[in-house]
Amino acid sequence: MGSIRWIWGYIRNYKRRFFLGLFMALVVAGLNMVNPWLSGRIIDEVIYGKQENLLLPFLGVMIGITLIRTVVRYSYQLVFETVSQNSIFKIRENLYDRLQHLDFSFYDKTKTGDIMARMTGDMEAVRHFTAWTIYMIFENATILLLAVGFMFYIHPPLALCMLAVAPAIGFFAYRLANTVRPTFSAIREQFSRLNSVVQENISGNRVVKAFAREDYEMEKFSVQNEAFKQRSLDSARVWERFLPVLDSLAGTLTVVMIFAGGIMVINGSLTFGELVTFNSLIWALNNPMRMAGWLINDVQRFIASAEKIEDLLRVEPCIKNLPNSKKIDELKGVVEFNSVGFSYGDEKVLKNISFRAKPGETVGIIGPTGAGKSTLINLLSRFYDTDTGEVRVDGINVKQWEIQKLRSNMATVMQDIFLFSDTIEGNIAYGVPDATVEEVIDAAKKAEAHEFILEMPEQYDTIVGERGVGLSGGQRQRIALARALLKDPSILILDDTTSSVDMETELKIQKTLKSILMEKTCFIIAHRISSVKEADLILVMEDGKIIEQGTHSELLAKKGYYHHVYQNQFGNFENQHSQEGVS
Ligand SMILES: Nc1ncnc2c1ncn2[C@@H]1O[C@H](COP(=O)(O)OP(=O)(O)OP(=O)(O)O)[C@@H](O)[C@H]1O
Repeated sequence: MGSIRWIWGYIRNYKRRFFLGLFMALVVAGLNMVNPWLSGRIIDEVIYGKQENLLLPFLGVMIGITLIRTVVRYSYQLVFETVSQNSIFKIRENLYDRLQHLDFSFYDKTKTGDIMARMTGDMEAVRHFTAWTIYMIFENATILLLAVGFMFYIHPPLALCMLAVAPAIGFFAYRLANTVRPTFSAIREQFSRLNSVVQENISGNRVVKAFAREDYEMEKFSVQNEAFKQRSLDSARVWERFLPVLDSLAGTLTVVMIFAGGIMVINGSLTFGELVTFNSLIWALNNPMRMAGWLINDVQRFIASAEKIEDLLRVEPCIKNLPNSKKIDELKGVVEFNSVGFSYGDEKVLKNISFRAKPGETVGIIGPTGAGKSTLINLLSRFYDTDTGEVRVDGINVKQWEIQKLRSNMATVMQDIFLFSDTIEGNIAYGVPDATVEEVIDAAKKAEAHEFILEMPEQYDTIVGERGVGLSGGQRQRIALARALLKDPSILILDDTTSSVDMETELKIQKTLKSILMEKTCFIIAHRISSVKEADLILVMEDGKIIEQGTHSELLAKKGYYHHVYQNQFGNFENQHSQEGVS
C-alpha cells in the first residue's frame, strides 16, 4: 500500500487527466455490455419473435458501439501513457536531484551499478505500472463487476451458479500475489549486482586487459548472469504453478454456464436469447480472471522496484546546512584546524590535528601514502564532518557555513582527475560557465596547459573525457589545475596535482602559482619535496598525525622524517644526473 501511496503522490499532479482516463475506461466497460445484450435480443426478438425489421438496427448499433469502444479505448491508453511519462519524468528528476545532494559517504558505500539499476530497470517497472497496469486493473475490474451485475439483472440463479468458482479464484490469486513478491525483490537485487559487475568491468577495462584477466571477468559475469537467470526462473516457476490453475478455473465457467443454463432453458426458466447473452458475457468474467495472474505479477514487480526507488529517495545526506547557516559571497581564507579527529567507520584516520593558515600562505602536506593527507583537506571542503575538534574558515566552524558558499570559495584539484565528455574549454570552464574564451586561455596558460592544447586536433574545442581523445596523466592534471585556477578561489587545494608533470613544467607552474596566490590560501599535497619546499608551512603527516611542522629549512634542521625523505629524493636526483653524465 505504501508504494501505491507513493506513486499516487506523483500521479495526483495530473489527476484530472487520470480520472478522465478512468472515466473513459468505465465508459468502455459499459459499452462492452451492449453487444452481448443485443445478441440475446436478436435471438429472442428477431429469430424467435420473427421481428426481422429489428435485425438491421441491432446490427447497426453493434457496429457503432464497436467503433466507439475502439476509439475511446485507444484514447485512454494515450491518456495513461501521458500521465505515466509525466510522473516518471518527475520521479527521475527527483532521483537525480537526490543523487546530486548525497555526499561522499553515500558514494563510498553505494555501487554505481546499483544506482544505474534504480535509474533504468526499476524506473521501467514503475513506468509500465502507471502506463498500463493501473488502467488494465480498472478496466478488468469494472468489466467484471458490470458483467456480474448484468447477469444478476438478467437471471440471478444462473449468475449465482457462475459465481460459484469465484472464491477459488480469489484464493489462488491471493496465494500467487504473496508467493511471487519476494521473487521480484530477489530479481531486482540480482539485477543491481549484474549491473555493478558490468559497470566495474567497463570502467576497469584497461586493468583487465593489462592483467589479461578477460577469462576471469567472463567467469565473474557468468556467475551473476546465471544467478539472474535463476532468480527470473524462480519467479517464472511461481506463476507457472498458479497461472494454469487460474486459467482452468476461468475455463470452468463455460462448462458451468452450458450445464446449468442448458437445464434452465430446457425447463423454461431462461430464454435461449438470455443464454446467448450469458455466453457473450462469459469473456467478461473469463478475461479478468485470466488477466488477474499477470496483473498481480505486474503489481508485485512494481512494488519491488518502487520500494528500491523510494529507499534511494529517502537517503538523507549526512552533510547538511544548519538552519541558520552563514552565507558570505567571498571568504578571506583563514583556515584553522583545532584538535581535529576523524574516522571512516571504526578506522581512526586523523588524530589531534591542529594548525593555522592565513591568506597568502601556502601549506604543504607531505607524508607516506595512507597518512591521511587527502582526508585532512576533505574535511576543509566539508566532504566529511569531523568527529572531534573543529575546522574553522574565517574564524567560523565549517559546519556553520552554507555548504554551497563554502565550496564555491574553494577549488580542489583532486587526486583522481575526472574530465567530463566535453571540449577542453568546457572542462576548464566547468566551475565558471560564463567565463570568456580569453579567461579560459589565461587559466590554461597559468597551468602550463596552453601549449599542448594548441597541439590538439581541435585545440580548445577538442573533446576529451570518456569518448574523447586520450590525454596523458600530466595533461589531465594541468587541465584540472586550469579548471581550479579559473575559479579564482580564496582557498586552492592541490592534491598530488603535479605528480605526473615533469620537474621543469612543475617549476614553471610553481612560479606562476606564487605570483597569483598573493591573497589566497593554498594547500599542496605532494610526495615530492620539490612540490612543497617553497611553502610557508609544511605539515609532515604519518599515521593520521602531524609528526613535524615548519618551513623547509626548519624541517631539514630537525633531521627527522622530512630530512630523511629529502635525502632520499635528493640523492636519487643526484645519482640520476651523475649516471647521465657518465653515459
Ligand atoms: N572513503 C574512505 N572510506 C574508508 N577509508 C578510507 C577512505 N578514504 C581513505 N580511507 C583510508 O583512510 C586512510 C587515509 O587515506 P588518505 O587518502 O587520506 O591518505 P593519503 O595520505 O592522502 O594517501 P595518498 O598519499 O596515498 O593519497 C587510509 O588508510 C585509507 O585506506
